[in-house]
Amino acid sequence: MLKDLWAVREAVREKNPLVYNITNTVVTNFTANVLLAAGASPIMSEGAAEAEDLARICSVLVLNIGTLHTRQIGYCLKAGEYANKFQKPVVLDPVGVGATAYRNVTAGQILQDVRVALIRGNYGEIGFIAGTAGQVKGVDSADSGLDLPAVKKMAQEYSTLVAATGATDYLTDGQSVMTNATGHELLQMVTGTGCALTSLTGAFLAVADEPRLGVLAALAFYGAAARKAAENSKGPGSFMPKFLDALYNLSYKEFKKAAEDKVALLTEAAAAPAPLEPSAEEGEL
Ligand SMILES: Nc1ncnc2c1ncn2[C@@H]1O[C@H](COP(=O)(O)OP(=O)(O)OP(=O)(O)O)[C@@H](O)[C@H]1O
Ligand SMILES: Cc1ncsc1CCO
Ligand SMILES: [Mg+2]
Repeated sequence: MLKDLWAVREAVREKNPLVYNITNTVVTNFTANVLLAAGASPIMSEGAAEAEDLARICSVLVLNIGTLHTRQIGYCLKAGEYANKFQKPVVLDPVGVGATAYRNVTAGQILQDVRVALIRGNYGEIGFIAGTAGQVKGVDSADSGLDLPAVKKMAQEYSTLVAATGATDYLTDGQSVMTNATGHELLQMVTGTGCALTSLTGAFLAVADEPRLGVLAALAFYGAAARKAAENSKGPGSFMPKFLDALYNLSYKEFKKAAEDKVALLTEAAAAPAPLEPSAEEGEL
C-alpha cells in the first residue's frame, strides 16, 4: 500500500503535471513553490480570456475561493466549464465557506455548475457543505467533530471525492473512508498550507491511475514531508523553507517511516481507524 502511494509521488515527478490555479492572493506564491518542490508545474491565472487555452493544456484545474472578487466568480465558472469540456479534473477548495453568505453562494454555484473530482477543505468547511455546520471561524476551522455519514452523503450528492483535513485527514468517495494522520501541528501555523495541499492533491490526482489513491498519496506525502521538516524547526518561520526542502528531498524510506501505521481504511461502522491488511509483498500497509 505505501509503495502504491509512493508510486504516485514518483509519477508526479516523471509526468510534471501542469496545475492550473485560480487561487487566492494570500497563498499564490507558496502554492506555486509547493507544486514546484514536489515536481509539478504551476500556473496561476486571473484572466478569464485565457480560460479556454489553459483548460485545454492543463492536467488539472484548481478553484480556490479564498479572496474572491466579483469577476473571479464568472472566471471560476468559465474555467470549470472548459475543464469539464476537455475532461480535465477539477478540484475545489471552498476556503471560508460557512463564514459569509458570499462564499456560501459562490461555492454552491460552482458545485451546481461544475463537475468536480475532489473537494478539499478543513473540517469546518466540509462540515458546512455537508450540512452539519460547526462554526467556521474565518478561514480556519473551529470545528473538530466531523459527521462522517453526512460527508459520505455529500460525496455521493456531488459524485466527487471529499477530503476533510485536520489532525486526521478523512477521504471518502461516498462509500469507503480512508484516513491519514501523517501531518504535523506546525502546518497550522503557516497560512496557506491547506490551499497548497489542495493544489498538490490536484497534481497527484491528475497522474494517478485511481483518483482516490492519488489523493491519499498526496495527503500522506504532504504530512510526511511536514514531519521531516518539523524535526529541526524552531517554529513556523524555520519550518517553511525546511518544508519546501522536504517536499523536494523526501525519500521513500523517510516516507515509509512517517506513514507507517498512519494511513488506514476506516471501516464503515467503526469508530476508530483500522490498519489496512498487510500486503503479502512487503508485510506493511
Ligand atoms: N492538528 C494538526 N496536526 C497535524 N496536522 C494537521 C493538524 N491540523 C491540520 N493539519 C494538516 O495541515 C494541513 C492543512 O490542513 P488544514 O485543515 O489546516 O487546512 P486549511 O484550514 O484549509 O488551511 P489554510 O486555510 O491555512 O490553507 C493538512 O495537511 C492537515 O493534515
Ligand atoms: C488567511 C486567508 N484569508 C483568505 S484566504 C487565506 C489563506 C488561507 O486559506
Ligand atoms: Mg482552507
